[in-house]
Amino acid sequence: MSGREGGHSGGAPRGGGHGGGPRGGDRGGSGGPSRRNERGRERNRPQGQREWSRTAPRERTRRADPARLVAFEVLRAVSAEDAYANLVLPARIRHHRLDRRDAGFATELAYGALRSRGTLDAVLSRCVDRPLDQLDPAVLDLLRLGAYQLLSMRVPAHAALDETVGLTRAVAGAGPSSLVNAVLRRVSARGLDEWLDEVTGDLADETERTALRHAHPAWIVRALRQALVAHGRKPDEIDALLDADNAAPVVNLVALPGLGSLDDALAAGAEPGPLVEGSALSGGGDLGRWSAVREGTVRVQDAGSQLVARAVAAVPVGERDADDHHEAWLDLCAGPGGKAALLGALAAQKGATLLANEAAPHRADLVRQALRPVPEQVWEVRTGDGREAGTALGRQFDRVIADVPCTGLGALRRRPESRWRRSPADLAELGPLQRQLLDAAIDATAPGGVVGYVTCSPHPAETTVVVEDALRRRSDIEPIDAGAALDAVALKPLGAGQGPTAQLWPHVHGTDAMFLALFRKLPTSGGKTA
Ligand SMILES: C[S@@+](CC[C@H](N)C(=O)[O-])C[C@H]1O[C@@H](n2cnc3c(N)ncnc32)[C@H](O)[C@@H]1O
Repeated sequence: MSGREGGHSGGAPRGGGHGGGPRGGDRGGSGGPSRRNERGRERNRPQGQREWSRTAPRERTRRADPARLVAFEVLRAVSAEDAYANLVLPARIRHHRLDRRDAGFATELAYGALRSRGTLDAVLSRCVDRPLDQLDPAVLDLLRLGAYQLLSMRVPAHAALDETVGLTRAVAGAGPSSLVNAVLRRVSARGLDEWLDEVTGDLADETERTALRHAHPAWIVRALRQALVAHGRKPDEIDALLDADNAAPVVNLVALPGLGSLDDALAAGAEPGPLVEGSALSGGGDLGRWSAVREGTVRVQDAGSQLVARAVAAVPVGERDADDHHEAWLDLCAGPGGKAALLGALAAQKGATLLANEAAPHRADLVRQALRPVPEQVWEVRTGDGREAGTALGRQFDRVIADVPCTGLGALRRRPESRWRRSPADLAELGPLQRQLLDAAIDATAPGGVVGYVTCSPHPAETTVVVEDALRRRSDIEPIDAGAALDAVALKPLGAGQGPTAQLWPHVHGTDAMFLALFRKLPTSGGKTA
């Protein structure tokens, strides 16, 4: 948990109003020294100086602050229903009609508490007189929300405490509010740094200490450190990488080439994306205010995803016999359609066609939606198992992208809960599927054609090892320099290449940690020997 006052996780939303007054729920207030202080901005609060409500918990408000209620509902949906925070949060914000400032507070609180779960639980376990798994799960979520406000947000201690107790009374009843009050008082006795020293003090293992300090599971810290080394970087970059995982990602926009315009976004203050043509970095807010976003010709897409899709579309394919040859492209694992939309637009510009394949029917529907702005004669969506692509499609393609299911360890900053859901067992489970999909992608590629193997994970087991395996097993492919292919479509040199493969990083490139390997399919007769 790197959030400190002033750090990302601890940064208060500008102009926010979630400090509460001297009584929980009293946010409008009068008589405070300044509106800013009264409304919860408390910059550079010296450690140890706490202001407490004099009101007993059971006499305090039952009214839940809507922004904190939204954060609570998100944590409950994630814990109890395995929901994805990034899908639940916007719906809850709309349901409670939060304004922009409250939505910012709810987002920071929910995402921060989800990301920091391991560290918050380590602190809470020192403040609760029983194992945390014996608490009512809803009460545990309330404690996490309170502890996150106390330790990592610029919320005055009395407000964090009173508001969380008020929320507890509103959603869990008066009974648990005394427990929440007592536990959060214990939490508030120390600042984050002191707690981190306390909970890491008796850990002999340096990785375990790093894990608690940066709010990642230890196995992921080990895996990411190993990934840095495997991709030619230094192991001591791990702190910067973990910090980048804990930072709120900027919103990357892509204008579908030939279809979308970023003019509205740029006029509203978005900045041109530094890495890739036709992209912009937006401060967020309601993107639906722009017609291009509503129409789907401007989309939210990580710059790393844009780069790998553009690289697969641009790398030269072998000479084709007929002058009027129209390239056929295949997106083997297309759902929900981010890369398919970009590839479809690029295909339209190049006179190519795109078949977007997806195994899950509801995700295939999302691909159709994403491709809607692209002329319909350019694309087709198929629902089916990509592993059959070599035989079931009855034809071969000039370009195939296999953006395979993976652990997503490269996109942790977007999915705050996912680091606590994943386990090393996922790697073992995904490995065979990733290999089968890459094999099918190669089988479905015409001689001279290009295959792109993509993951949003830098883990060697899902990236370099899969690629080395394929090169060892198959005599009909040769590697293409993926770093050079990325540089060819980027606005500046990325330095992402390592051998023939390429790896982008959040702490270096500001993108998700996308991995790209490119292969050329060799003519069967002239193929290299195994
Ligand atoms: C990493 S996501 C692809 C992301 C997508 N390319 C994009 O840019 O939006 C992997 C996708 O593969 C799909 N999938 C899983 N198993 C599959 C299979 N056997 N064949 C085809 N697709 C599969 C998943 O449902 C998921 O939508």
